[in-house]
Amino acid sequence: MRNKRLLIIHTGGTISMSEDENGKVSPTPHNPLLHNLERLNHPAQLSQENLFNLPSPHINLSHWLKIKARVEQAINLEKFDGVVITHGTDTLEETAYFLDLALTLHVNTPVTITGALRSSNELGSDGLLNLQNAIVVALSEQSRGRGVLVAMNDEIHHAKFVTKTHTTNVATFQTPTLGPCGLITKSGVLYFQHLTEYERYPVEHITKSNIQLIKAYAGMDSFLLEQLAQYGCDGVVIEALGAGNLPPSCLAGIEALQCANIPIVLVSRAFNGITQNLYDYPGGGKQLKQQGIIFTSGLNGQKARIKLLVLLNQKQPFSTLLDYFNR
Ligand SMILES: NC(=O)C[C@H](N)C(=O)O
Repeated sequence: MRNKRLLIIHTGGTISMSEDENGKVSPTPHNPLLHNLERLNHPAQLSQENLFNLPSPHINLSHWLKIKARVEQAINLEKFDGVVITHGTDTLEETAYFLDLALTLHVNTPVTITGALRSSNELGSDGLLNLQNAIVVALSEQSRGRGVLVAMNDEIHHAKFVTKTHTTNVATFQTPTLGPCGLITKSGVLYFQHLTEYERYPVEHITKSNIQLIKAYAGMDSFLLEQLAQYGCDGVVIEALGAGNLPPSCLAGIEALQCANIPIVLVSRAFNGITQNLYDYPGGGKQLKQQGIIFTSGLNGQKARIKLLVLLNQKQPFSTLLDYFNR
């Protein structure tokens, strides 16, 4: 049997950076990862390329579309058996989830994404180990059909729920409420969770991309919401309080957005748990839901923003977004 062919697409981030003598970390003209692959232990035939060399706070929608196109070409046309993407960790979860929703793949070929918290020449650098993790996951037959997977620190997480939880700790990537969906062990991968549904909404062109993300706080007023209603945007995601409640002082802003036909998606600013329409008081979840605000189950704000982006840019627009946010 031939060895599996994997493509590694580098996009930048700390995993491709180096530290200087003053302790400052920055991108290097030559990606240090490119020359280190022989140190890894795997049975695959590897190809690699630098698509970008960007810190992940520089990554935006146009980069997501380029990564998506490259992955689709690699899998659908060049018939790679798996794709590994290296990426900065700050926005890794967003790139992962965009790809998870929007990739058009003809087969269930694994796509994994990884990064590092310590640059290539730092003591305890985690980049090579994480790359090895991502390769092992991409090579596993068990990874097929699970959507885009984040492999780091010997854990596997679904793109949908994983989030960066610590600024610098190597164990930063976690899946709140559920935990990882699998582990990477010395003898291979071990999965113990499946999503109930793997969603895919292929996107070709993005025309509606002005989707704003706002965090609620005690005493929040209507200022920002009214500004958005007045100037116009394609959608608003609000990180609400607790199980999905808002201060009554911002309800005029909600009404203004609804009068302007701007869809509003509600997530919780709480780290764990899901939003629920529990409370029946002004600004309480029950009343917000009755007013037509879309509640999500378990997505954080930045992920809900991506889901709204992808759903609003389908060829056939959905008459009701709500059904898709319940998945
Ligand atoms: N650890 C990292 O990769 C953080 C870096 N600022 C980035 O996202 O590019």
